[in-house]
Amino acid sequence: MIKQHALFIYNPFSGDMPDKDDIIASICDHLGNYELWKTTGEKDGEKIKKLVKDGDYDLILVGGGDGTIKMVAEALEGKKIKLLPIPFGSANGLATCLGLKTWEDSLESLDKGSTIDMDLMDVNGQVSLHLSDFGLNAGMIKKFEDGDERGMVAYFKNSLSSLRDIKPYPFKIILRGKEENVEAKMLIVANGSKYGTGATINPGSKMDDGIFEIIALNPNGLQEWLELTYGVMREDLSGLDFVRRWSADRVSIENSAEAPFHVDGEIVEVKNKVSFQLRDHKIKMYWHPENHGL
Ligand SMILES: Nc1ncnc2c1ncn2[C@@H]1O[C@H](COP(=O)(O)OP(=O)(O)OP(=O)(O)O)[C@@H](O)[C@H]1O
Repeated sequence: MIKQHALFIYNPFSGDMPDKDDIIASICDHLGNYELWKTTGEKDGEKIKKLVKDGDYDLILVGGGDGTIKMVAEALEGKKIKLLPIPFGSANGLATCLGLKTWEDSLESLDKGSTIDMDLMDVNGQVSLHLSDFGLNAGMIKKFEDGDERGMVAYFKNSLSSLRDIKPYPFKIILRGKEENVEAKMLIVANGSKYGTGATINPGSKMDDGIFEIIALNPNGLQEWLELTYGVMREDLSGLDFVRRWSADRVSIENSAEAPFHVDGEIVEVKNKVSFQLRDHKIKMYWHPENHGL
């Protein structure tokens, strides 16, 4: 039984778990002193800020996907409250990076008390929890393979049938006062190591080291696409000359060709220039080190 004063926030609409109510009851059995609150879909960010301000919580459990966790993370700025993600979403990008693949992993992590002071990325003033990307998105490839066209922009429908034909986008990367012009089919800015699908695009990254990574991928032809796929599977992209990687705590990226842009797996309106930096506030986040999440 956990003694900390806990607030358990969950999103009744995230993901599609059939037995969510039973799982919530099992999690509540684990907590001693807690309040349960479900999101409403209306001004939840403001409501959560008020709950956090008025309550005297040591711990917030969040049952939802990245969208729900993001709202809570924003409400915790300047506070020392610990956050435990419970992967109730459909993709669960952040939870995957933290090694929290199931709600049981989350409870194990809570019992063990394993936390990190996680860096929080700021993308043009919005929070990004684990990664943003320009261009071809791994989640979209997966949806395409699954025959699910939800969320795909029109041009993907025409071009994805042949991955090899996709043209690179030009990007200008402004890093430590220097400009670098790069051509890439995918450009990823990541604090986390993987997509919610489990694909490791930023092997070896740490979420609490005060830096994030910028990764440009420009594979050409079937051979290089296969090499990339193999590298992602064995979590090692070293030695691939169509992969470039930089580390930074701030960067600006000019996206003059308006490559599609996603933050934590959600499509975001394309901006010609996007600024990334780490926020001053870190979040005390539970994780599961044995699952090699970071
Ligand atoms: N009670 C509610 N009714 C309708 N929509 C809700 C409600 N509560 C939250 N939402 C909506 O849920 C969305 C956030 O979902 P979230 O990202 O957590 O889950 P998901 O999309 O299933 O997961 P993932 O990001 O892992 O794919 C927001 O758009 C929010 O407005």
